Amino acid sequence: MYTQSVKYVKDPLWTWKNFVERGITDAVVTRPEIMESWQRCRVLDVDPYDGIGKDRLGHSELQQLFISNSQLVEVAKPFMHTVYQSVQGSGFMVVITDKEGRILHTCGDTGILDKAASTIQFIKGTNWSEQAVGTNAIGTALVINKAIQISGPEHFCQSHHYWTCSGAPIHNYLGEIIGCFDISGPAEYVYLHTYGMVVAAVEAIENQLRKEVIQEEKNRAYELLSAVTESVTEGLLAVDNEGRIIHINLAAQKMLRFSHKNVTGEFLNSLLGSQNNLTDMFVHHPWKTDAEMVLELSGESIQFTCSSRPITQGDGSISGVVFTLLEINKVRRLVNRMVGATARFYCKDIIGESEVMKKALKLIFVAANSRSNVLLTGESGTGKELFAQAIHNHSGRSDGPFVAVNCAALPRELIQSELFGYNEGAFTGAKRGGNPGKFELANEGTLFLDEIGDMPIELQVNLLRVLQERKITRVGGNKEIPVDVRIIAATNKNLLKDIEEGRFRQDLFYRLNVFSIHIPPLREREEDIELLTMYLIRVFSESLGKQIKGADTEFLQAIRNYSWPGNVRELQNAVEFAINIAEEDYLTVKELPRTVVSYPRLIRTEGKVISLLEVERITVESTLNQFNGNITQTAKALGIGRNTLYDKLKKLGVRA
Ligand SMILES: Nc1ncnc2c1ncn2[C@@H]1O[C@H](COP(=O)(O)OP(=O)(O)OP(=O)(O)O)[C@@H](O)[C@H]1O
Repeated sequence: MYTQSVKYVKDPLWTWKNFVERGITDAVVTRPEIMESWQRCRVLDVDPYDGIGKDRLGHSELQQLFISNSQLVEVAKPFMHTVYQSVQGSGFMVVITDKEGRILHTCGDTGILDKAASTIQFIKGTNWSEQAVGTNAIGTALVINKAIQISGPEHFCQSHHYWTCSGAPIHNYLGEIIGCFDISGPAEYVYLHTYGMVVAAVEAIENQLRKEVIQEEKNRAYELLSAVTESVTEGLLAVDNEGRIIHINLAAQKMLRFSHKNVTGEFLNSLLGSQNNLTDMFVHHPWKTDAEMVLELSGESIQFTCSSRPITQGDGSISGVVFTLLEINKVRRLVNRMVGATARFYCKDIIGESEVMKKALKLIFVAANSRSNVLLTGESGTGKELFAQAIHNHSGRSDGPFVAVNCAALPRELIQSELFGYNEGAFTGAKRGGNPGKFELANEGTLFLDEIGDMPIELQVNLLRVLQERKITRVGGNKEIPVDVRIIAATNKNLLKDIEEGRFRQDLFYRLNVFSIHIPPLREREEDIELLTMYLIRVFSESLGKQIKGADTEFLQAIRNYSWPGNVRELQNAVEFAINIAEEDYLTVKELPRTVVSYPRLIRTEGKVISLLEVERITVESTLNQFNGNITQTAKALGIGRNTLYDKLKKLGVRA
């Protein structure tokens, strides 16, 4: 009985038969994993006398399968071949499947591959899950998520009893099953070491997949870093503790004149020479903000501002430094933009279709294409600054700054330092580090000297010298700084008369008056008045949020009759005023400032007596209007003091 029972216990085929035919389980002979799998197969209604792979993919589905598992196949293939080499000739084959158990790739001795194909259809594209072909190392390993060896009658299907196979699931870096690695061969050659080989191969494949993910992440991080560092205009440069470049963006590469080389990995010192402020800064001061420095690069001396930050590791140690570099010229350009040192207007923005205006507008392009200084003449408010901006914008200097200086508005004692700058300690109250003047700020651009006629005669000689020598010396300094500036000067005065009367230097006049454009007053171009009015109605309606559609005939008649001493600026003020108080869709004469309506009436009332007081009121009102209510300028224009003007305003009942 005992011997019999041992025989019974040791015969796996008998156990299999007992199970598939009578449903008897034998927990002593059969390993629990196998028994559980058999039970699953029964539930799944797998035919134990079949086991032929019938669930096979067609050609196009097979292609799709390869595409979606291409990374796994690419990574696994070399390992499959290595494993195969060590079992070559012993009748074994190596297989990988996808996560469902579908065969992706096989390699092995031709005889065994043929046998597998012809007997059980164990070929690419066939489903080798438990559900399809019963208990087997591939399908079962995928269900239990563990490596397993299954031999002979442990297979649920009889047609597999010839085989022994060892399978192990392959996981991605997230621990999810993505496939299975398997070694299969004749059951008579069952070796435990094939199981070990499968486990080792899967470990190697999973490692390689992890490395690839890390590499992909690194690549993505690098691409992101590059996109970020290339999107800024500053130069960015990172160096390690030894001074080796670890990252550099294109802007830094250009600034440091490394443009054509791949300098990553090179020592900063050997590229820039050991005596350079960058390395010095890196060694001694890892934290700096906007430090000014000069680098001698390929025979050029380049000025930068440089900020630096240490690269700190997770443990707090410093592994290098990141530098942010900005060329000073660019900094200046940015500052100019911030302080409004840019020109907004182009020729198309200047309204005017009168013949005189058309002629003047044409000259803008002639002036823009020449390098000569330009003198703009015309009454106040005729658009001289507009012309100056348009000349700059149409010239080859349009990328450079446009710096405007109103010579009449600068206190006499400040003109020198405003124009030429000053050094630290030049005078009490001088800024630390000194200050660049308008000439330096306008470098490579245009300097617009408005109201040049108001430049004090004793300073005119300094200006003349700069125009001749193209170099400035800061107040309190002795170094000459070269400046490349195009001058456009403007005046509403008769400079020839000023020369005669000794208020303006003739030599300076000839320096400035190389090319001159006269902008005619509004009263000499009546056609433009209406055009400008309609344009201004549109502009102000929009900016003041009104729906004004135009002006009635009486309104237009009144503006045509007025003499516009303040030219376009005065017209602009009048239209803005009218739009502000308008309540209807069309402007009427009621909305025009009183001076515009009454002044021409005064001229036309020949013979009719007007009181002196009325004349005075009209004159004061129109002058105030011309200077935008500015008391100082109005008083100056009327030739009276500010206090006298205040008295008059009170007496005449005029509000400033
Ligand atoms: N033809 C024009 N088209 C549109 N706007 C104009 C025109 N002429 C002048 N302006 C506008 O009129 C105002 C005065 O122009 P601008 O300051 O250029 O005159 P200006 O001659 O330089 O005056 P000033 O001599 O008082 O400095 C500005 O707001 C300008 O935009």
